[in-house]
Amino acid sequence: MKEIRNFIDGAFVATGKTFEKRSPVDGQVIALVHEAGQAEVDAAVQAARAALKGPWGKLTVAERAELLYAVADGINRRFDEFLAAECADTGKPMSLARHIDIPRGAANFKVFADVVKNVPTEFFETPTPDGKGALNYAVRRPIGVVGVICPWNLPLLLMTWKVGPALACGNTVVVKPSEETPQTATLLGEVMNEVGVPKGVYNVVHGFGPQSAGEYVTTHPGVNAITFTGETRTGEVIMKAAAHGARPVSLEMGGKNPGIIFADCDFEAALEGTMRSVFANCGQVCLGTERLYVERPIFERFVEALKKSAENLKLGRPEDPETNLGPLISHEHRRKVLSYYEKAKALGATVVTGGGIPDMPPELAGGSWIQPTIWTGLGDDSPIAREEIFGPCTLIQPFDDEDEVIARANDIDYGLACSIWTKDLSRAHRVAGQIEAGLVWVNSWFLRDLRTPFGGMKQSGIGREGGVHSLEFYTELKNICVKL
Ligand SMILES: NC(=O)C1=CN([C@@H]2O[C@H](COP(=O)(O)OP(=O)(O)OC[C@H]3O[C@@H](n4cnc5c(N)ncnc54)[C@H](O)[C@@H]3O)[C@@H](O)[C@H]2O)C=CC1
Ligand SMILES: O=C(O)/C=C/C=C(\O)C(=O)O
Repeated sequence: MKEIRNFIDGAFVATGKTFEKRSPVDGQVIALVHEAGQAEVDAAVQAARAALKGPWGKLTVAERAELLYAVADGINRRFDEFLAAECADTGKPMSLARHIDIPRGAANFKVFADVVKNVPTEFFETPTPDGKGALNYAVRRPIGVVGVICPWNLPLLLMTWKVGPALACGNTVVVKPSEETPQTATLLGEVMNEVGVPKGVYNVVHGFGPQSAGEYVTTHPGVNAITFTGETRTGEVIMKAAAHGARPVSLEMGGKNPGIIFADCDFEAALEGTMRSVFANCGQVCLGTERLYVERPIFERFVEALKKSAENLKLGRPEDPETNLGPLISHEHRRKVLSYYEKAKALGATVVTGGGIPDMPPELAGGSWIQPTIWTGLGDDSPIAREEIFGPCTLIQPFDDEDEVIARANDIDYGLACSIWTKDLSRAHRVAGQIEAGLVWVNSWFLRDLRTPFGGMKQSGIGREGGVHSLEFYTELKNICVKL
């Protein structure tokens, strides 16, 4: 049986306690994961603190950037191993991970290496009473040891999205991957060693949240800042933990994102984009569209077309090139998603397609498979329209008027993402400007430029990461004033 160890101070560390990692595809145990206790988290934080003062802390920006380029190349060199590990942990189709998860995992290091090399800081000349003046300039310094708490849906991508900029800025990290997806973060430890990243710069501790590695990292006084992606309620707990020592947090949390489809849209493009935004990664994308508003003249046609496309999705093993829908991450998560499927029926939804567990061949019957599901017939007040489900499902409702749909899209506690589909560019700008979300796409979805700000409003998040915005979180900006 494969064993997944912690990565602390450049070494792979076993502990006396392991937990099982099961495949979402067939339910079989695929690895035993060594759970970090307080002692291992202490060791990881200590290693990260020591590394700040070691060779890592003495590198120039250009030298650090070179090392991060080497990390990206190291991931690409072992692309197939990362791909296999990510798909084994998540069950996601290899066709998806090959194009999104692994390339982005590598790109996150290159992009932020470039950002730190190229971003200037401020300079001001200040007049003084003696007429000689003063010069003010700002410098960025690392914030220290960053605790990185990660989810399971895009494990390598979302972890490196934080580790890339954190290291580019000269910090060191203690990463706590999701208990569901321990493999790629660990494999990255091997790459760090291979390319010569000094020991202690990148540390990984495995385990759960409360009374386990997650809590030990976020409550550790040696951790200077915490960055988190995951569920909103977990983010609240982490924010409380960070209050001790007044430590900064960056929180990327849940969403209940609307898609708005106007009758004048490019129908086929809107259909294709919506298929991805609802069903990609089996709906386990925080940017996904779980609420669809379709303008009444094309409502029936769009529902019918989405149903047809959803029914053509091919569930299957990750390595099958035909597969475009994997299982949910776990049986526990499937229980949550199914509870919404049951709730929708009980509330009187029209189940356009899906609504349950698919028949799978016997060898896959132990996996956490679920049917792609579309509902109509429920209103904005229903829990199906208000609560994040995080599954391959969406509620479609008609609308009649622009102001009405803006108000309905905004009437929610979340504010992460929105997609607007229309050929009328004036309307696109007008609506985009009024939507309460950190990310608005027009005639697209998940079109990501890593230099742009990423994050949510309301209960979807605090802070923005991406491009120079990541520098705001991962550095301390210091002003130096020189009297002439
Ligand atoms: N916005 C996003 O990107 C994501 C949102 N989710 C949402 O979260 C739901 C549940 O997924 P989970 O992975 O269970 O999310 P979660 O928020 O429970 O877990 C995310 C990470 O936080 C850790 N964690 C949990 N409790 C903690 C605590 N008290 N202190 C420190 N660390 C803690 C977990 O071990 C994991 O590494 C999903 O159903 C979905 O609604 C999940 C993944 C990504
Ligand atoms: O950074 C990205 O491009 C992707 C972000 C996706 C999420 O945060 C998510 O699905 O959880």
